[in-house]
Amino acid sequence: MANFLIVEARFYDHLNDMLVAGAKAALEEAGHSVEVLTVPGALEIPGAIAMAAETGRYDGFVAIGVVIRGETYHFEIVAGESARGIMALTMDGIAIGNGIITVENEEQALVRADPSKKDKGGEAAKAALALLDLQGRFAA
Ligand SMILES: Nc1c(NC[C@H](O)[C@H](O)[C@H](O)CO)[nH]c(=O)[nH]c1=O
Ligand SMILES: CC(=O)[C@@H](O)COP(=O)(O)O
Repeated sequence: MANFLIVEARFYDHLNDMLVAGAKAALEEAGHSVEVLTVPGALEIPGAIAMAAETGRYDGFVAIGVVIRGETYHFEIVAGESARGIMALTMDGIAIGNGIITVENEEQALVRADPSKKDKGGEAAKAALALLDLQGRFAA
């Protein structure tokens, strides 16, 4: 059994609830333990994962968040930089699935957050599981 940490940026409660539910279901179905940590926004997720990884307590991570385009360039920063930070950590060998949905509007977000529809939370959890599996295979 592996220990997973879901790091969620809780910007939209109803969307996060669905994304986290999908991620937890995938991880628990695979027989793993799951903890959830909440941070203010997607830009804080990479740093939180880096801190948590340093403890050595977790085998894998799932980043959960929702970024909905507003009126300014801030969407590009939040969406792009959170993804870049997560990618950098993954390239360092940390098993992370990115479940931060970056969308134009609430309608797109609902379809992607819903575990019975596109289940992006579950998809991100399965990506983290795949990377953890690779870690084991390459370490053997
Ligand atoms: N607009 C959204 C944000 N913005 C907040 C940033 O992520 C960050 O917390 C702030 O800039 C302080 O460092 N975050 C989201 O997760 N989703 C958004 O739509
Ligand atoms: C993704 C965002 O940063 C967005 O929620 C903020 O909206 P705005 O660009 O209108 O300030």
